[in-house]
Amino acid sequence: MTVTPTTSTTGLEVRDLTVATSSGRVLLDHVSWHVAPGERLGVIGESGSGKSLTAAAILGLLPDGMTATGQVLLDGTDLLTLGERALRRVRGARIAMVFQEPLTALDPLMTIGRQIAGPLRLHRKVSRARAAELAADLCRLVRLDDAERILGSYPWQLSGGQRQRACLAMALACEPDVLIADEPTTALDVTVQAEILDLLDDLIERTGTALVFVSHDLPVVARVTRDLVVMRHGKVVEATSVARALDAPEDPYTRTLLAAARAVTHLPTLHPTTQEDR
Ligand SMILES: Nc1ncnc2c1ncn2[C@@H]1O[C@H](COP(=O)(O)OP(=O)(O)OP(=O)(O)O)[C@@H](O)[C@H]1O
Repeated sequence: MTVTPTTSTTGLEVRDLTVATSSGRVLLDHVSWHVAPGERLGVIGESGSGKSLTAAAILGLLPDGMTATGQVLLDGTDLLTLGERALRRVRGARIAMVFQEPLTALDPLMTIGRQIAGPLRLHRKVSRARAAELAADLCRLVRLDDAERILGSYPWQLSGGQRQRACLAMALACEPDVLIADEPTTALDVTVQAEILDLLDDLIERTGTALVFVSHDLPVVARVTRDLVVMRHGKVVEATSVARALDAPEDPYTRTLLAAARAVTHLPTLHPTTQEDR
């Protein structure tokens, strides 16, 4: 299959991104894709295919000893050429991320309120009082009711669904251009998964943030994105639409993913939001 190189300079474009270890082992091999402003892209592949490493390379967070070549263009600026200080201004402000396990993404010793206010204080330089007001607004945005209690709580005092909502609030605090969601629902039970996917879909629609949704799970990706790249062994093996991947997958590996998804048929169905998981 061929992946058409894109020449767009707006949004986030990964061009020939190659990551190698210090011993020369190539972990990402000329990965290319593009997500335009306000658009959504699913990045799918089995465990070890290079999805998380792609996200880490975009944010300049590769483990020590790994090197990245190629380009990571954010509105035309190559992030791979930026120094740590400039990258810190991009992370959280222009590209934000939510992870699989909210409990490890959150600081256990800090209240949710302080954690949501953190990026606003750091990047937007707003006062403590203004940050607290905005944190309460963000709670409402991610449908965390009872904002006062939630903001004063520590992560362990919330349910898994509430914690992931808090992570979404933190990620969206500075109105980023791009949100990278790396398996954001994998650690949640099926009902809560459906609620978070529904919320994510709504948030992306309302905020106009571009979304890169990383998952091993085709039915989950199908709920939130239309376009898809399929990764295997550090390479993009197919760039397609979700509809084509479901109807007529070209690459044999995409067909395998589809067959696996059909065999499990664990596409979550939407349920009304329950009180506990708000
Ligand atoms: N710190 C590291 N040192 C050496 N190799 C690594 C390191 N981190 C990841 N890798 C290797 O890079 C490859 C891609 O890993 P990556 O974590 O990106 O996969 P993934 O698709 O995100 O998998 P998963 O869905 O399990 O998170 C794998 O072969 C993995 O073993």
